[in-house]
Amino acid sequence: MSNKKLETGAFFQRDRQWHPPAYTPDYKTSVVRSPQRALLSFDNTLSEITGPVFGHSILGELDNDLIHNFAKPGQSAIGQRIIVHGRVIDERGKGVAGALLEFWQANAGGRYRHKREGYIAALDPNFGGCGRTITDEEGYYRFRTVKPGAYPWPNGVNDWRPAHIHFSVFGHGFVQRLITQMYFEGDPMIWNCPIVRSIPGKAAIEQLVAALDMNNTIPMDARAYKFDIVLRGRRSTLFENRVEGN
Ligand SMILES: O=C(O)c1ccc(O)c(O)c1
Repeated sequence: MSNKKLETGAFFQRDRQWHPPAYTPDYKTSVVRSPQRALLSFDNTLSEITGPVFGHSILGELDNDLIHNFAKPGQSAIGQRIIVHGRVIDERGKGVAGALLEFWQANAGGRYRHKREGYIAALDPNFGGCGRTITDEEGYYRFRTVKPGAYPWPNGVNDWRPAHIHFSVFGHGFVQRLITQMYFEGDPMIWNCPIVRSIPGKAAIEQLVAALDMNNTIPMDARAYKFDIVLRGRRSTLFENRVEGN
């Protein structure tokens, strides 16, 4: 990579007031998934702060193009064509280079390509719904896809998920891994969603809503949405310049 000085300090702990609690009964599956005992915090270990390291060599040519990466030659996925782009930064505003982003989503009708999917919306034979990319030297990423549809899910009697894209982000350490979801500006379904409502603060929810970005469209092809992702930063490493014997 670059000749920038590598930072080696431990990562900040997660802010538990900002992230949703594990136990949120209105999001029903959280009840059985959440820990039954008090949480313990451990310091980061060396392996957690030095790995994983990914190279661009793991990426296939169409990994960042969900419109084409499952489509038959000459065909493409059905739906509203969009670019999703943004920057992965840490809590101090520094770009995170070399972060692996994986994303998955339902098709334009709100259906996943998954064997346990139960929604009646049609499968799109040209849409798989998964992709990945790696951030550049300044932490920027970009991929293209179709806008996913909203879908109903068995939680309350008539709960619908807002249109969303799932993200997994591996930063510079395993402890920096973040799993999150991106929503779309202007979608009224966001504020009704029991999963979204498990997040304690409005500002934290708004950080998950990608803004329509008409400055980065591809004319006559795709609109753009901008979604920045904030990972935890490192505590700066302490260096002591001591002269022994003085
Ligand atoms: O955790 C779940 O149960 C669950 C259900 C529906 C979703 O769309 C989702 O992202 C998670």
